[in-house]
Amino acid sequence: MLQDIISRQDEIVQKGDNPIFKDWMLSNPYYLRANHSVKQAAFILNETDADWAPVVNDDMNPIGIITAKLLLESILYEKKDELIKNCMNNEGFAAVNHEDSVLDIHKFSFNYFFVVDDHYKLIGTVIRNDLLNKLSDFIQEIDQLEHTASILAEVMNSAYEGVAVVDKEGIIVQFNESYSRFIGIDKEDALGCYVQEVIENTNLHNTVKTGLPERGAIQYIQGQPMIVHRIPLWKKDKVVGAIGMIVFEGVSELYQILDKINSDKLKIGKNDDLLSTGSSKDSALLTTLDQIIGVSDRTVEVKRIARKAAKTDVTILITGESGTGKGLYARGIHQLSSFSSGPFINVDCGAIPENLIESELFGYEEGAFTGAKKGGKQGKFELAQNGTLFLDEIGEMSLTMQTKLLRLLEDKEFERVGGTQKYKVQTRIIAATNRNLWKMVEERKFREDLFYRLNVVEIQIPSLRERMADVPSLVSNFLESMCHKYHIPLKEFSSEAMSVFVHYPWRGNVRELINVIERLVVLTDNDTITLKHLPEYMQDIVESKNGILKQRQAYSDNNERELIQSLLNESNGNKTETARKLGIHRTTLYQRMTKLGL
Ligand SMILES: Nc1ncnc2c1ncn2[C@@H]1O[C@H](COP(=O)(O)OP(=O)(O)OP(=O)(O)O)[C@@H](O)[C@H]1O
Repeated sequence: MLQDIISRQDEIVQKGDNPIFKDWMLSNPYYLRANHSVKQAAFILNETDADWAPVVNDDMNPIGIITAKLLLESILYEKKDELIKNCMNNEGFAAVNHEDSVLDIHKFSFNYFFVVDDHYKLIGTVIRNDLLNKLSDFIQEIDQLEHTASILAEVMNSAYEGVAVVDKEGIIVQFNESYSRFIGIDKEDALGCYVQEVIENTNLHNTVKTGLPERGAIQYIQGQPMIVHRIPLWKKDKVVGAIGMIVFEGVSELYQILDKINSDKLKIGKNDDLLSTGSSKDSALLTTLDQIIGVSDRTVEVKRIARKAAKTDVTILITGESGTGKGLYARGIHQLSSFSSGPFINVDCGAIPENLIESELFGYEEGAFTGAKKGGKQGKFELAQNGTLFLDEIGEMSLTMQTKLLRLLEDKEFERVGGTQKYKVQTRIIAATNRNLWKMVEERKFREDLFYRLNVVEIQIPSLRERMADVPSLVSNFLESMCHKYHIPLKEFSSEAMSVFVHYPWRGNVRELINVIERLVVLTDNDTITLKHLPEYMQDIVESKNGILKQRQAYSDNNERELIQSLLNESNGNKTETARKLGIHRTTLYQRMTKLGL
């Protein structure tokens, strides 16, 4: 084992995997003081079940070691009142600095290692056998990683697409055979070079600066247009590199694929008229979960749960702050479910006046009340038959209406207002709220039995603050779609502006982010959006000396009050307009205004 460590020490250190004592020690160890008596020491070892302990002086510096054997000898020779400092072993241990490499263990023949800080104070201990066991696991792990890395290198090399990976400085660290063949530069010559020196018209060096992914960009290499992806690689909240991929060698290859799709479509069109009816009617509005943008672990997990829930027909409750995408998830789930061939009907429970909601949901018969339409009217439940009914802002529903909804969910049937005919409910129900429904149950503002009925599966969408890794892909996507919408050439973000975006608190979540991007696209003349173009309240996020971005001032209630007030003034007190500009829902605006005393 030791031989193995000695022979591989340089190789392990080179990989940057240099374990230090601080990581592997037992911190806050039991210790004895030099002026403890043998009897006291025996008592302490017995109490702590230890068979040895380090001995320290008044400054916590290790000065010796006491073992159970030494104590036993002292007791046998009637020295139980002797001081420890007179019978300890002051040589049988090695004092090592907490930052020292454990790979240096072979330099010492001791069994006990006392770990000291920079002031030579004892902060931990570790024994040789434990160290050797951990080292053995560590070496096995490295071998495993090496094995995985060599498989990955193999996969990359056999990939048809050209793949290049750069580190955070834009230096090529991986480069596959396809790329090498295509640009005629040997892999060995490319590795270690700045990517701009090797790959013509590349933008990967900017991808690592801005953290903005680009999918399907066109890059000219040797006069030929290529379709490429450029994806930043994030670790924690820093870009550590980027991967570039040639997806199609030359646009002609893409045209061949497009031709194939078109001819396949034609064939289907001829053979299958069914496709042109029913479900395809709203194809432009179809939302699938794949269209929900986000690469963070949280988003991947939420999408996984949503996919799973979509496959069953249980009632789903989607919770999350305003603007997190609850509506989008509801549509995505509908598309994936067995109800997808039916309609998706959206009801904003907060927007319908209390006296109308019953007839809106259940419909009414002719003559049910004054002003009722001739022939009656279908309610949302009827309209949503065989499809999905999305009850948005369910927390805004009155207690009376909650009782009626509960009865419907329990009986699985309903009647129109003023009618007697029973209608069966064959609808998937998805409810959503940005309120804490459980708290409302406790405050008796929401029926507990209805809460359980709706909450068979809960999908909690985290706020954008809790999944900042999603920000760059959202920015890239909406930047492109806004530029497209306003018919202007594609703009880009400077790295400073992007950093502010990934550190800004986004109280209005994705909706706020989309609104800010739209305003920036419309109001910025330059091709690059930099720090100075961002709204002033966002510029409050500045870089501190140690390079960590922080808010100059907390996004205080005062700032928010001022912001809301000025937007209200701008829109002549129109709250719907103000909420839209803030990227928050109207009900959230009311809640914020009450809290801020506006
Ligand atoms: N992950 C995402 N990818 C793409 N677009 C998103 C994403 N999340 C939200 N959006 C967009 O953000 C906007 C707000 O989303 P949505 O209306 O679904 O939010 P919500 O949580 O239902 O808000 P509210 O509670 O205010 O009704 C929509 O334009 C939606 O398309």
